[in-house]
Formats: sequence, structure tokens, C-alpha cells
Amino acid sequence: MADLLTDEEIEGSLPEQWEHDDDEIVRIYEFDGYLDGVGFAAGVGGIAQDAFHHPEITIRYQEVEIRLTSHEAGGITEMDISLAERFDDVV
Ligand SMILES: C[C@H](O)[C@H](O)[C@H]1CNC2=NC(N)=NC(=O)C2=N1
Repeated sequence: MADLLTDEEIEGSLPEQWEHDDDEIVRIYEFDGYLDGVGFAAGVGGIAQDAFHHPEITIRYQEVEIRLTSHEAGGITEMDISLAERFDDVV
């Protein structure tokens, strides 16, 4: 099982525009249109399935909220940070 990151490790490795929220990392991506967000969410889903590590995705009008945590480890691991960086490449 992956090791949990300390708060200091999280703060030191969190990509730009991501925030640390308790046992999750979160980012809200903004889009011009609803379907732009839907398309982004589909791309995120494909990356997540390939990695078999799944975020919570909330699609709203003109924004998509992504929350990552490692359920089995009970907190934030390197996998969460790595996926956050990969999701940022989708936009
Ligand atoms: C059995 C377990 O659900 C799987 O190994 C995967 C599925 N997707 C997952 N996604 C996330 N975010 N955390 C996990 O621990 C996780 N585990």
C-alpha cells in the first residue's frame, strides 16, 4: 500500500492551483461552456481508469471540481499528486 504523505510533503509537491483539503487535494477548473467541462471530465476519467485511481468529479456549469484521495491508504499519497499533474495536462 502507498505511503501517506505528510502535510509538509503535500504542501511541497502540490501543483499550482490545487489545494489541500483535509484528506483530499482539490482543484476547480473553469470553462467557457458546460460541454467543455464535460469533455474535460471524460479525459480525466480515461486517465483515472488507466491508472486505476479514481477522483471525485463534479461537473457544474462552466466549472469542474476534481477531488483526489487514496481511499485504501486513508489519505493523500504520491499517486494523488501524480494524477493531479496529469489532469492539468488535459486542459
Ligand atoms: C480495490 C480498490 O478500490 C482499487 O484498488 C482502487 C480503485 N480506485 C481507487 N481510487 C482511489 N482514489 N483510491 C483508491 O484507493 C482506489 N483503489
